[in-house]
Amino acid sequence: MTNAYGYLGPAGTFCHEALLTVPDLPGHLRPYPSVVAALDAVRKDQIDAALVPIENNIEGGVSATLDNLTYGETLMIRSEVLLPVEFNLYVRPGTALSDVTRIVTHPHAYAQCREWVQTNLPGATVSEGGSTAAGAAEIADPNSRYHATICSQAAGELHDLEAVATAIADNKQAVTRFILVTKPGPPPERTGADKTTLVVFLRDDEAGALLRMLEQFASRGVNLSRIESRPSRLVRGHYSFSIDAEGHINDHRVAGALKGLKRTSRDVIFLGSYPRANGFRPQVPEGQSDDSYHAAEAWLKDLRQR
Ligand SMILES: O=C(O)C(=O)Cc1ccccc1
Repeated sequence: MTNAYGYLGPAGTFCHEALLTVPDLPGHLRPYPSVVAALDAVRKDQIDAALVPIENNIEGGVSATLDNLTYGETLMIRSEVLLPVEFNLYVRPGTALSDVTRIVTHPHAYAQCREWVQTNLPGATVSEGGSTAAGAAEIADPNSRYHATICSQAAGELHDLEAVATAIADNKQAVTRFILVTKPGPPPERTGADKTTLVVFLRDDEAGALLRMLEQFASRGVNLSRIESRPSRLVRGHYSFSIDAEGHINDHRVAGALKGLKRTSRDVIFLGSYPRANGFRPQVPEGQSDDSYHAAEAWLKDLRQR
C-alpha cells in the first residue's frame, strides 16, 4: 500500500474535484499529466488507485481510458463518481473577450462548449491541452501564445485568472462520469444497486454474433446502461464492445450472462462490479432473482438424486 491515489492533474482539474468526493481518501493525492500515466502508476504499484474520466454525456466514452483498460495490463474499477461540470472562459487579467483568438483546453471541455465558441469567438482556434487545469496554468504564464482557456472556476481562481464568460457549456446539464481504478482483486460487496463493466470481443466473422451477445443479457433480464463499439487494435475491421450492465457479478443473472458470453464470444474482459453513483436499483424480472435461481437449482439437484 502506498497511501496515495492519483488523478489526471495538475491540481484544479475536474478529475481532482471528483476525487475529492471519494470517501476515505488516503494521505496523498498525486497529479499525473495523462490518463495513461495515472493508470500505469497503479500498474507499477506507485499508487493504490487512480481516478480518471470514462464518459461524458456529450461525447460518450473517453477513448484514452476505455482503450487503455481494454489493451493494457488488467485493472479493476472499484467505484464511480458523477460530477456536474461547469465551464468558464478564463483569460490573463486585462485581456478582453474580443482579443481572444487562441484558446487552449482539454478536448472534452472544448467538445462541450463548441457551439458557444463558434457563436461567440468564430475566428478563434482551439488547441489541445493535457487537462483544463494545465490550460489554466498555461494562460497564467505572461509569455504564453494563448489568450484563454476553458476550465472550472476552481482552476481559474487557482491561477488568478479572470472569467470573461461563465457557464458556457452548450448543455447546461453536462455531467462527467469518473472511475476509481485499482489493481485486480475481489470486487466490492454487492449492494443491489451495482454496475458491471465488460469488454466483449465478438466472433464477428459469424453472422448474428452481435445479436447472440445481446441475447446473453436480454434472456436473463440484465439491462445495459452503456454499450459502445470500439475498433479492435488486434484485427482490422473487427470491433470490441465496451459495456456497462446493471447488476453485480455476484447476482446469478449477471453471472449467467458472463458465463454465456465466455462460451459464445471470442473473449471477455471483466473490468469490475461496483456500486452505481446514482443508487439506481434495477427492476429484476420475474424468474431472474437469486431466489428463483436457488429454487431452480434445488429442484434440479432433487431430480438428479431421485
Ligand atoms: O481536464 C480536466 O479537468 C479533466 O479532469 C478531464 C475533463 C475535461 C472536461 C470535462 C470532464 C473531464
